[in-house]
Amino acid sequence: MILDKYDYLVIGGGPGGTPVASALAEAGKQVLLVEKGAGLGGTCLFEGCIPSKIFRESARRLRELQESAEFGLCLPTRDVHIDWSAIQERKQSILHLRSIGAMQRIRQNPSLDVTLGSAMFLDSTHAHIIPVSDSPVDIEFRQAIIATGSRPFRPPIRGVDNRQVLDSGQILDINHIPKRLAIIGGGPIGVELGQVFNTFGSEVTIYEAGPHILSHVDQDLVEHLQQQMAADGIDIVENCHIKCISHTGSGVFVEYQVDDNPSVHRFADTVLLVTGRQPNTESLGLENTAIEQTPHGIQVNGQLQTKESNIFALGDVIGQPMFAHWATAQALSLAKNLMGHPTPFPDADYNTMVIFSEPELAMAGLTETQAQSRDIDYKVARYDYKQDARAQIANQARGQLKILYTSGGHRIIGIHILMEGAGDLMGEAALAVAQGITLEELANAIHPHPTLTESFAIAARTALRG
Ligand SMILES: Cc1cc2nc3c(=O)[nH]c(=O)nc-3n(C[C@H](O)[C@H](O)[C@H](O)COP(=O)(O)OP(=O)(O)OC[C@H]3O[C@@H](n4cnc5c(N)ncnc54)[C@H](O)[C@@H]3O)c2cc1C
Ligand SMILES: NC(=O)c1ccc[n+]([C@@H]2O[C@H](COP(=O)([O-])OP(=O)(O)OC[C@H]3O[C@@H](n4cnc5c(N)ncnc54)[C@H](O)[C@@H]3O)[C@@H](O)[C@H]2O)c1
Repeated sequence: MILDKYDYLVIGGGPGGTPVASALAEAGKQVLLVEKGAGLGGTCLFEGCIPSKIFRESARRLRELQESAEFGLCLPTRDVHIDWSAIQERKQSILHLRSIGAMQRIRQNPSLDVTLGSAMFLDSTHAHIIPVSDSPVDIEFRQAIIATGSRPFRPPIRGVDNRQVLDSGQILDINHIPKRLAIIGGGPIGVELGQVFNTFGSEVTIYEAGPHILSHVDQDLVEHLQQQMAADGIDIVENCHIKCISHTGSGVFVEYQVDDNPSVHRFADTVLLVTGRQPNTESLGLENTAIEQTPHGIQVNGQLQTKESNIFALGDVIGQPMFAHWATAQALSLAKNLMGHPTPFPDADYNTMVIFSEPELAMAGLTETQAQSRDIDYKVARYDYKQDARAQIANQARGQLKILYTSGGHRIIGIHILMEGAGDLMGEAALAVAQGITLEELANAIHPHPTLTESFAIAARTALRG
């Protein structure tokens, strides 16, 4: 049952909204969490992080099977049959399990009401709630948090409404493996899903408008990754202007132009359009409040406060960076501050990310480009996983580590890794960057052998020896 009055209204039950609602309710506040979708988990659970990584896990295991002879394991055949519907069923069952688990955990809190439905502001302290399985009600709230996330952006390209053009959500539900997959956009989604479908047998082309794919990460490492992708047969077209997508009997032609060269038409049976995301702000009734927004998202100050001082916003709906862990970090800081415990809000300079490419590309802290733009005097400690024991054992002896540290003081400001397993090294990297650990401290910490974490200490010791 929905009450007339709440301390907090939280709109959106993704990695941003759910933790802030839980933390506020655990502190004894009366909270209403309204989620428009089928359950709690947001884009991350239903259309993002989790389903894409479930596909990636199958792709990774397929690669391992294909390499098994190198480990002395001779399978009867190299041709592994891919049961796509079984992969999809496995995905569905994990999503279902996680969604049920999230709902059960949250329902244990008596001061937190969860409603599946939508919410619309009537003014800065009242909202109209439309539950899916109940009559609409108007409520009063003291404070509100908007965490409604984002959805795929469709650029104005002629032909993008063609039914063979899928967005990231739609491709995760596809019922077959495309033969020829054209991916428009070389960001994290394009690279991750491009490699996954390439491993499953799709012929993949990535069309990127900018001069490089993955423009926000270390470009040295991206270059190594691109070599790997090219070796796997993925074609990457950079500096590319997509002119239109036109329908043919069995698929589409992607018409594009690179620089001033003549236009080229290439056939694909499926197009994946992944050119960024836009905030979910429609039908929130923002026009009934003083809240301001741009095409990139709701405007907030450093404390995540909108132009209405009692309404806050966080996660994808306020724009970049767009990561599940970032939305959660913002949510937990906001909850502490709202509870009267002043806590710093997440600082993008200490953020971490993992692109689940093959191999993984992960970073914590600043890139060289960022360090240079701030005139930071820095040096780079390097390590090549070609020499790494753990990597050799795993037949993964290719990859690089870069540690950025200040020339004076040796404080670590950025860690970048291209290596299968890099994602799991990011906890230590995040701590090193956030705590301003020095190269000497990293070198002196005892790292277990033979593990990939040794690379941190070896790189640090090598750099200190000069
Ligand atoms: C394919 C893909 C892969 C990704 N992989 C990763 C990854 O590996 N790691 C990572 O960190 N990030 C990843 N991301 C990004 C990550 O999913 C988002 O950054 C994260 O989900 C943002 O959390 P959020 O809570 O801000 O928004 P969301 O997760 O989008 O949640 C918002 C919720 O609000 C609900 N909502 C919207 N409007 C209303 C309304 N009017 N009323 C009520 N409810 C509403 C939505 O239904 C949704 O459940 C990926 C994204 C995609 C698309
Ligand atoms: N592993 C992860 O953490 C992960 C994985 C997937 C997505 N995400 C998040 O989801 C968000 C969305 O990802 P995304 O890959 O859609 O967006 P993105 O904005 O990161 O990348 C989009 C890419 O498409 C290119 N592009 C834009 N318009 C184009 C056009 N007309 N033709 C060709 N290329 C064009 C851009 O130059 C850019 O390189 C990201 O911000 C990311 O943070 C994170």
